[in-house]
Amino acid sequence: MFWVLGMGLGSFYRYRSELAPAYWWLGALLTGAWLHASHPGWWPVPVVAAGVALGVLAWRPGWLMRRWPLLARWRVRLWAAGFAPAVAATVALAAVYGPSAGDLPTYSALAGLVFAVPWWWREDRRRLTRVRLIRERFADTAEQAGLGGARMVSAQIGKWGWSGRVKMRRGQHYADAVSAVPALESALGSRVGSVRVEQVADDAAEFLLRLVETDPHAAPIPWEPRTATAKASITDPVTVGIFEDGAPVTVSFLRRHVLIGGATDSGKSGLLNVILARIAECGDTAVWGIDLKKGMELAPWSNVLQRLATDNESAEALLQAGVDELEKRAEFLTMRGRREWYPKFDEPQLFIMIDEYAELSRKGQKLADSIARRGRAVAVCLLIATQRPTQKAMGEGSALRGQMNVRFCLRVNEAPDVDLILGAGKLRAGWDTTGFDGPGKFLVSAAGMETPRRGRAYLITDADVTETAITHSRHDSVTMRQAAEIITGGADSGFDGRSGGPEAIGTPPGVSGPEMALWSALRDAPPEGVPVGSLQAATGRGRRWVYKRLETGRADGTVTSPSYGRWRATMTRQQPAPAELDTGPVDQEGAPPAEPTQDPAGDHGL
Ligand SMILES: Nc1ncnc2c1ncn2[C@@H]1O[C@H](COP(=O)(O)OP(=O)(O)OP(=O)(O)O)[C@@H](O)[C@H]1O
Repeated sequence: MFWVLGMGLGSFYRYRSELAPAYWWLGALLTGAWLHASHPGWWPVPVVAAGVALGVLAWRPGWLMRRWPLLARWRVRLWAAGFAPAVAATVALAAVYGPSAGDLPTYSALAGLVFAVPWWWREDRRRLTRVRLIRERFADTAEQAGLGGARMVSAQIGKWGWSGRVKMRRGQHYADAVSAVPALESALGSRVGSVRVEQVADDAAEFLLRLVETDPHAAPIPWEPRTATAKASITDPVTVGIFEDGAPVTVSFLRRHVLIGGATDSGKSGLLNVILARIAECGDTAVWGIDLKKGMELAPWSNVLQRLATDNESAEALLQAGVDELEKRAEFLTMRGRREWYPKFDEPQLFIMIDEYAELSRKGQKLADSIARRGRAVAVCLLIATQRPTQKAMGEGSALRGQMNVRFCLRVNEAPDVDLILGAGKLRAGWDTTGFDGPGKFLVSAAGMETPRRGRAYLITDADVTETAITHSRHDSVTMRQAAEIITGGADSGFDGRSGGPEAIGTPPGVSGPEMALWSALRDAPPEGVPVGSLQAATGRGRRWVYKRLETGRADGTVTSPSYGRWRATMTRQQPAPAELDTGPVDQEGAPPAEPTQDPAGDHGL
């Protein structure tokens, strides 16, 4: 008896979604009955509630769309706009006349049926029912695939397919599931290449089975700009594409060096542009570019780039400025007793972007190597794209690859190139991009991304780039005129942008912010000090702002006033070590480098 009752209640709960129309109908009549018995005068409450529901549906606030994404479809909204008044009318009429008055039960049941049909027939319900059946019959599927005893403990549908968590019999291992993938595809009756298995948790006898029904990578994925209202910061991860299961490829670039590698036409420049667009959306970043194709590639970004180098001579100057910047920041952090740079709007993270790294001169590569070793903690980061990062291409003696924290590997022509780009042993561990079809597809290795999941970058068109660059243009960028002159070799082609100092008065000075400009001016001051007016000019800030910091500095002993109205730092300028003297682990020609075991910047006591 109790068993039958339990089964009945269990089914009511289990099939709650299918039975939902009956529950609404009963719920509306019962609520009406309760109102009729105790508060018949409250009948306007459901009417007002329906009005509010219609208003919210018309307004479509963000939280609603996130909670019920299906409401993005007009058909679903239309259904909801009919359903809410129908329920409200049933409750209100039952409250006034009683739930069994006249034909109310019949008409309300008919209305319930009308709204139940689209509910039962909606697409995700059909998919859900199908996946539920798959889950229930999974024991047979597992048996056919040679994984006898395995059961699917949960399953859910996603945009592109479904996934289920599988527990195997003790004695079976995740590796058995990996080798059973073709058999699983056959047992599930799915297409070749549609089944993925991923390790979940530490339990070796568990895995996530993912079936991709609609390949999200089948067609290029259009660029999705950030909404104008959403504030972006480099301290948050950004989305550069979509994994093949439809999940976003979300990567943190905070204090990270980035390497993009792949064969020609694999989509390196496309991915570089997507990352650049995401970085441009972040207000707390500054971007310098090196484009040795005479500036043609980066010209559309001239509104965003603060510096642009188009030949090896200006590239060396730019990279030297990068080294100077990181040394200034390191000294500043040391003075403040801090170890890491936290990017802010006027103290941004600096990205130095280098397309076709192999084209850089030997001196330029040495400077880039120095930035790779020491720039991370002070948020001076490299963003490099190259075809084959062999030791020769990266520069003899370079340890640059080993310092790259985020690595994207697009299609490569030869399998060993995977290890060159992603690091030693990756190919053996299943990271293989040789068979990738279509540009923009990649594997990404970064913190928290330890399994090979195929991603595809958004396709950003020239029009998208122009729009992003205009929307997020920086007031101290290379101007269009200068960009044009660079490309045509005009009069100002020696222009190398701004790096702070008096010429930047009225704009945020350089890429380190007014705090550091103040510190530089105080540190470079003569023994008799400098007047406050000069400090205002160097920082672009007002008298009060400068005085406040001078007083704080005097209190903590870092600033002194040698004579009335004049100021200087108590610390003397440190002589930066020439970048060329940097030494570090050297990897073998063509062989993947050892991964860094600690923060490279830590060596410099920042
Ligand atoms: N994410 C993407 N989705 C679809 N198509 C893409 C994507 N990225 C790039 N493409 C297309 O692929 C082609 C090659 O792209 P791209 O120039 O970025 O490759 P590359 O690896 O930089 O080539 P090269 O080494 O010759 O400079 C272009 O036609 C581009 O439109």
